[in-house]
Amino acid sequence: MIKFGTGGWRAVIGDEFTRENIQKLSKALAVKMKNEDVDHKGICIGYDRRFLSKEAVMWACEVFAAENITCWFVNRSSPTPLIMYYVMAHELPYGMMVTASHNPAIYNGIKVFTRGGRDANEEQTKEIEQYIAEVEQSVAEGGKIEIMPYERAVAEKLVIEFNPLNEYIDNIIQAVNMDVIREKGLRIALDPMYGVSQTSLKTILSIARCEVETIHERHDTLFGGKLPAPNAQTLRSLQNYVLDRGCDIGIATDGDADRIGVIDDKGRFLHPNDILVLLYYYLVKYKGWRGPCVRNVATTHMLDKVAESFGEQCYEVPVGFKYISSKMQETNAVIGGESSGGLTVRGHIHGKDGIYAAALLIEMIAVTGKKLSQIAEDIEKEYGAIFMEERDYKFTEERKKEIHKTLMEDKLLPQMDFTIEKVSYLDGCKVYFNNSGWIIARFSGTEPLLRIFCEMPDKKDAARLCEIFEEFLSL
Ligand SMILES: O=P(O)(O)OC[C@H]1O[C@H](O)[C@H](O)[C@@H](O)[C@@H]1O
Repeated sequence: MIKFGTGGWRAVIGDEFTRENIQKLSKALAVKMKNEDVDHKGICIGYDRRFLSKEAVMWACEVFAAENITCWFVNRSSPTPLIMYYVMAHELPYGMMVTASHNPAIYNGIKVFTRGGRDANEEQTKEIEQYIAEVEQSVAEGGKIEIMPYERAVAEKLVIEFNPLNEYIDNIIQAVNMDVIREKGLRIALDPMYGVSQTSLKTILSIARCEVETIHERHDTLFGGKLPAPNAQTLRSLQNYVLDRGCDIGIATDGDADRIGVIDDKGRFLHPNDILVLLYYYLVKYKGWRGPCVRNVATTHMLDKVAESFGEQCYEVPVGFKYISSKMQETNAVIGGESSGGLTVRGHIHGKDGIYAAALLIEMIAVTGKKLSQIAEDIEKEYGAIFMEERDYKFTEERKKEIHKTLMEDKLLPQMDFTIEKVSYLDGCKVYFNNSGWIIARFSGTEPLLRIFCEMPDKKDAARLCEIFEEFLSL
């Protein structure tokens, strides 16, 4: 069964990620496009470096072509944000990206984008699921999904192979102050995590005359045996590299380059929360931008503090970038992002973009003339420190029901030593304390995990509160 989660459809290759399911999903989207009378505009499709990604696009193209829908096929493995950019810039009704983002190598998947290059929202993915159910029904009754063989589709110009990389890169270059970067001669270490960011990032940084050194760049569909997700554990080699080579910054991106991970000049892993705070602070303080910021329920409240100090507001939304981007549009926010590592900025695409975020961070180092570690220290001095503890738990289906009942239906909470200001059920169960700390327990929308995040002014309290929840929910 094809089900869309927080970040598109994800499935194990050979289990549910199969030619048959890709054809069903494509047929469903084709019918949806026809019913909405947008089929004549065509669809842009891209893919990452995972096993079967390119083949999956070709299988999808065969179905769209049989429905007389033109496929703009980006025929090089590409960053997800490039596809989102193309859908936005060329006012296409839909886009598709074959990727399982940062998930393990045995997974693949498909992200669907809608007008404006946005992640399909829940209403839209539910509709696609309904269309898929109808396709499945017709197949079960002996119906067939028509296809046009790939070569013929190309010959009939129903599949147009192209590569809009320059357009995407140029858009970033004109948004970033390349001249200031050019003067600084920065040394940058890149870790694309065997994924798709290296061509775009290397090109942008070389134009800005940075010295770029790359690790983990070969094509390895097993991602070196690690998760292509930038975090403190997976970026150890980048950390050593930055220190050994005396780099100004280490930049990593996840498998499809929409998320970013950063190592500072002292070899420290900067949490995505810190990156968001740094960039918001930089855009408002140094570039003079005005406006609020947007974060999800599981992202640092330091952003609220920074916003308040500038007389601005910070808006909170459920987890999922679609919520971030629509709130950003509604409030004309400067920046929006998530603790999972994705962000975008006003005027750029409506999805997260690790490549753009990297370029902006490098601009920040050049414009401020300060080391990355120093800017982070300045912020800590001004606003104080705050600590986040993150924990993930596996569960059985039975336990999931019980946990859901306790937290979301019976609305029970454990005994905690801090005064509770309010409790929210916007996404999972989030308790806000009146010392500006908080704790949230929510089921992931992308993995079979329960996530508990806690942020407190004292590191020990954050860990202790997680333990109290663990005990309470018998995790
Ligand atoms: O915590 P989860 O529901 O697994 O979501 C974690 C992240 O997954 C994907 O990358 C989504 O695009 C993000 O918007 C989300 O923050």
